This record gives sequence, structure tokens and C-alpha cells, in this order.
Amino acid sequence: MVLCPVIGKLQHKRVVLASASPRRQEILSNAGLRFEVVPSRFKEKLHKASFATPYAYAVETAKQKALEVAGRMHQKDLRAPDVVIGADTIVAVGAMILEKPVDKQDAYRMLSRLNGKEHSVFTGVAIVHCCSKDGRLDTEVSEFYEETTVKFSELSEELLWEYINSGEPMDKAGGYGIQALGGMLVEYVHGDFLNVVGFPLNHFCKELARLYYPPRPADLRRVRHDSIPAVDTFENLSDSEAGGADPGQSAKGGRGGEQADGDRSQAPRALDAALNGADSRPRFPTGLLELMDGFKASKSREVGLECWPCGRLWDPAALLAGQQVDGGPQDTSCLQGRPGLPMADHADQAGVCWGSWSKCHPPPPKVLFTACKLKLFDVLKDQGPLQAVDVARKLSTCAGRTEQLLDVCAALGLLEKTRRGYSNTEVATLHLVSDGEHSLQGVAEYNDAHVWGVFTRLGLAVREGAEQTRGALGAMEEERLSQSRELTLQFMRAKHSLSKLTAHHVATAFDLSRFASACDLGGCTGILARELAQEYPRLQVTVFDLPEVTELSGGFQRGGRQTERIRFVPGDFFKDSLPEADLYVLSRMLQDWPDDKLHKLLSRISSSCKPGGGLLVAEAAAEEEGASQSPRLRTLSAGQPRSPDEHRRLLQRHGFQDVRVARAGDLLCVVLGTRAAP
Ligand SMILES: O=c1[nH]cc([C@@H]2O[C@H](COP(=O)(O)OP(=O)(O)OP(=O)(O)O)[C@@H](O)[C@H]2O)c(=O)[nH]1
Repeated sequence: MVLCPVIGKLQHKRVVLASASPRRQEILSNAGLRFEVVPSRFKEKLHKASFATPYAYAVETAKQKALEVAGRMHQKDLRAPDVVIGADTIVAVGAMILEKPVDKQDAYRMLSRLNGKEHSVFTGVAIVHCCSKDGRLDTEVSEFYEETTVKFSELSEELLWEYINSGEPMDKAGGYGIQALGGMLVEYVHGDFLNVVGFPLNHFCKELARLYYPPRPADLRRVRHDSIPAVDTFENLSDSEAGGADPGQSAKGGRGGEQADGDRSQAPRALDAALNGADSRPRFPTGLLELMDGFKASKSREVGLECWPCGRLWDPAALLAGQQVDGGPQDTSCLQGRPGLPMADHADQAGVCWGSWSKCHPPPPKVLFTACKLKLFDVLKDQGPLQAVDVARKLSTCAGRTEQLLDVCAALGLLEKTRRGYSNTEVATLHLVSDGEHSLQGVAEYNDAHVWGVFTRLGLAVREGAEQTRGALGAMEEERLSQSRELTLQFMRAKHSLSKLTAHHVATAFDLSRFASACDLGGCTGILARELAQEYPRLQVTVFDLPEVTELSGGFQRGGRQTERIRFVPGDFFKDSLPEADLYVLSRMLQDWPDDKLHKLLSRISSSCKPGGGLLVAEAAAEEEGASQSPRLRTLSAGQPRSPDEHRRLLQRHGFQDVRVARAGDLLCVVLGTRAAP
């Protein structure tokens, strides 16, 4: 059904509505959902005072209703349905919760309370995905609520009693049915009407979409940067930038009524796998990585010489000869990239709004880094949605500045702003919450603490020439080796989180089962090694990296599947003998080095590799020959991305033949060559 493809997602599932409410049945069947009705036997007797908010009570009741049905059905025939939907509607006047009246007097009390005033109607909804395994019931609960504001007119006693005597109030929350006679009592409604009737269909569809269609990277890429509110500075926040008042508190947090948010990081992947049998890995967060890298663009723009989208340097002489250095490059052609093509078009192709970042100080990447540092996304994950003032209180920051920060994050697509406050978007839940499996906090931290500084030297490097520019960028890598243990750890955290996103794609781009041993050069924390070992049960894998890296890598092994087929060997691939292996792997390594070092590395690999052995290279995919700059995976890299053909020639030049190229995971170019006999 074109109108609501999300409802269609449930078409081949056994769906049960755990509700006796005829209104809910009607709303859902009108929407085209096919389901069985099994009314819940859960007694709506939770202790109201133990809930922080009325909606938390409604959500919990909805959940218990659904779980009761799931459990009962599972017990009965040892096969639970695929999906059970539970709902609970309440009326709230301030903190007071009104449910269905027990008798006419009760109805009268309720209606008198609502008379002439505004109240809120909350419906809590729980979508329970069930899975029976070895006779055991596994459930995954997704919850949400919707709030609608309703105002009653001033009603006479006579009218109230006439309405009560109609019998309508008795099975309805708050003692009225807005869809029938009760509609006459209502002056206005703000929000979803169906939510008052008993089921927030719109929010339900959004929730299904969120569960069944995980976030698209493009959502972030298309954020219009000129819609970002201008902010002077966030310096006032810096007092507590190091993590807010009580990082422990933000990590744990209260449950409130927002458990639904807490579940979000897990639900999409697990459900994708359970329901579609599909690969449950998240899609590549292209937009987010571009945002994290964005300062490279804005720094480049400051010096006015590098076209970020195409990666070419501008001709400084032409700029000095009267082209728009001051006004920004929007109307100017990219002089060496694709002559004649305005910069704005390059920017558009790259999905960014060129030039407008300068309106927002600090630029969006810095906003993102600041939000990460403050653990903003952690607080919202545990306790959101929250109003700006509550966020500020939890972070011990200035309320005004915090609101600005939140608004910019919302404009960047990292937060959602509703009447209920700010909450994390899908991308933030998946990638910006610190303890998430796919968290990219490490990348943000490293970019902020280190790469940012390197790029502030870009202006000097550009003035001194293109090679110097590379030198400055390459220096980033040099510097990280010479600096502190903390910096090494930061680098490792960043690389670890990026590798988690790419390792599977790299390991499976080609069938590598003919190799008995592999050596991942610069394999860092061993994420790719683990993936290779998992994918190829015969394969022995060596992770070869600098001593300071291998020494720290143990701290990253916790929680991962361990295997004796992986070993860590310390060494410098520019100086020490490379461990013996049938297959050498360089994953996102070549881009880090200027040409002289890169050739040195390849020739050392070539000398160590036996004839018939292989070299597997994975790099950020550049679009085509000559248009080699894709900003996407540049996050940790300093050199230039190459096109598939450039990679092919590179490997051939170093004695590898039968070079095959594959695109992997949308953003990676993976190349496999076989060592020819010398
Ligand atoms: O304007 C309207 N407001 C509310 C309703 C109906 O009220 C009930 C709310 O009760 P509850 O959520 O507990 O649901 P039950 O009917 O008891 O069914 P369950 O088996 O799900 O517990 C609900 O039916 C609303 O539709 C209304 O009709 N109009």
C-alpha cells in the first residue's frame, strides 16, 4: 500500500492487538493493518505515585498489557505472535491521572474537573516484537507516547448529567468520548485527534518507520547549513566542557517516561535482523562523518585556496588577480578542478552548503565536538526529551548558551526538537552516544583534540606550496606517534570506532579463503583482524602495529569475541621486518602517507610477499579518475584518496598482478592484488 508502506511492513507478520478497545481496533483496521485481537488481562493498577510523569505511567501500562498477552500466547501454544501492540490512554490534569470512571459519580467528578479547562490526553503505546527460542520467549519492546491538549467549554451541571446519563463516559478515559457526543463538550484540540480517541496512528507509523527503516546517512548530508542558527561563541560552555557536572549521572540517568529513547539504539538493528533476516549492521553514517570533517572545509575556505568538494588547490595567482577572496568562493569557478564549474555546484554535488558555515561561529563540526564533550547525547539518551533549561542544569552549563547549542544541533539533524523538548535523532543515538556499539565519539574526540589543530596550520602550509600542505597534513600522523599515550589512545578510539563500521565490508569484499595467514599492517585494535578471523575459520591473523599501540590494544578487546587465531606483534612497518603472511592487509593506511612513504611501504610489502600471496588494500572510495577527493572517510587521513584505477596502477607498479577492485559498503574501495613471481 503506497500510502503507508510502514503498515505494509507488518503484512506478513502475525500481529496481535492487546486491547479490547473497539476504537483502537477501528483505527488500526482503517489504516489497513491486519491483526488478531487478544484483550489484555493486565490489571491497570500500577502505583501512579511511583511514576515521575503521567505519560510514564501510560507507557508502562501499555507495555505491561502487551507483555501479558505475548507471555500468555507463548505459554498457550509455545509460539508467540510476531508483534503485539499494547496501548493505554489516560487524561491528566496537572499531575492527576484520570482513567475510565467506575460509576456515574466517578464520571461526574472527572468531568467537573475538566470543565472549562485545558487538560492533556496521553496515550502510551508499546510495540513488542516476540521471538520464541528453545521454548523461551524473547521480547524486544519499543515504546512511545503522544500528548494531545484538549479544552472543555464551560458546561452546566444539567449538561454534564445529561451527558453522563447517555452512558457514553463509562468506558472512556477521563469520562468522555471525543468522537461522539463528547465532541460537543470540547472547545479545541491541539495535537493528534486520534490520540484522544485511543490510538496515535501518526506517531505509530513514524515509530514503525524508525524501526523498519533505519536512519539514512543522506538525512544528515542534506541538512541546509544556512538554516543553522548563527551563534557567536560557545565559550561560556567551556567551564564544564570536560564532561558536565556529573558524568556518572549522565551515563546512568533516570528512566522517566522516555524508556523508548533508551531502546532506540538497539531496536533498529535487532529488528532488522529478526524481521527481515537482513544484515543488521547500521548503514554508513556518511553525513555524520562529513560533518565531523567539515572543519577541513571551513579551514580550507579561510585560506581560500582549496576546493573541498573536489580537493584541488586554487591557483593563488588567479585569486590575487581580483577573484573573490573576500566574498567567498560561491560565485567563482574552481580553477583547477573542473574549469568553469562554480564552487557552489561542487558543494551541491558534495551535499554541503558551501560558504554558509562561516556564518555560524564556531562551525558545525566544533558544535558537534562540544556537544560530544559535554556528553549531551548521553544525557538525552537516558533522560530525553528534555527542555534546554533541564539540559543546562544536568550539564551545569549556561541555559542560554545551551539552548543555542541545542538549536544548532537540531538544525544539523543531530537532535529533534519538539514541544516536549530535545531528543536524540537516530543518527545521534547510534553514533554519538558514548557507550553505543557504533559510537563515533572517539572520532569526534580525536578530531577535536588533534586534527583541528593540524588544520589550523593549513593556511601557512598553503602559502608555502602544495607539497607543504601535504606535509602539514602528513605531520598529523607523525605528531601522533611522538605525542603522549593519551593521544595514542584517542587515535586508537577513533580508529576503532571507524573500523567497526568498515571491517565487515573489507573482510567480505573478496573471497579470501585461499589464504591461510594474513597480516593487518597498522591493524590497531584488531577490529578488522577479528572480522577476518570470524569470516575465514582457517585464517591466522597477525595485527602489526607500533609497540605503543599494541601495548594499549588489550583494553579494546573486552566484550569482543576472542580467538587464538589472532596475535598482536609490535613493530614499525617502515623499519622492522614484516611478519610472514600469505596476505597483507592495509586498511585505510595508504591515504595517511605522502607519496615517498607510501611507495616505501608498498615496496617493503612487495619484498615480503611470496609469489601467489596477496595484498588487500581498502581506502575511501574516490569517485573517478582525477576527481579523487571524497571527503567521506578522510576523517583520520592526511593524504589523497585515489580512484580505483589509481589503486590498480599503484599495486601493479609494486609487483602485484590480477588486481581486482570492488566497491564495499558504499564508501570503500577495496583492491586485491596477487604477488607475481619476481
Ligand atoms: O475521547 C475518547 N477518549 C478515550 C476513549 C477510550 O477510552 C479507553 C481508554 O482506556 P484504556 O486505554 O484503558 O483502554 P481499554 O478500553 O480499557 O482497552 P484495553 O483492553 O486496551 O485496556 C479506550 O478504549 C479509548 O478508546 C474514547 O473512546 N474516546
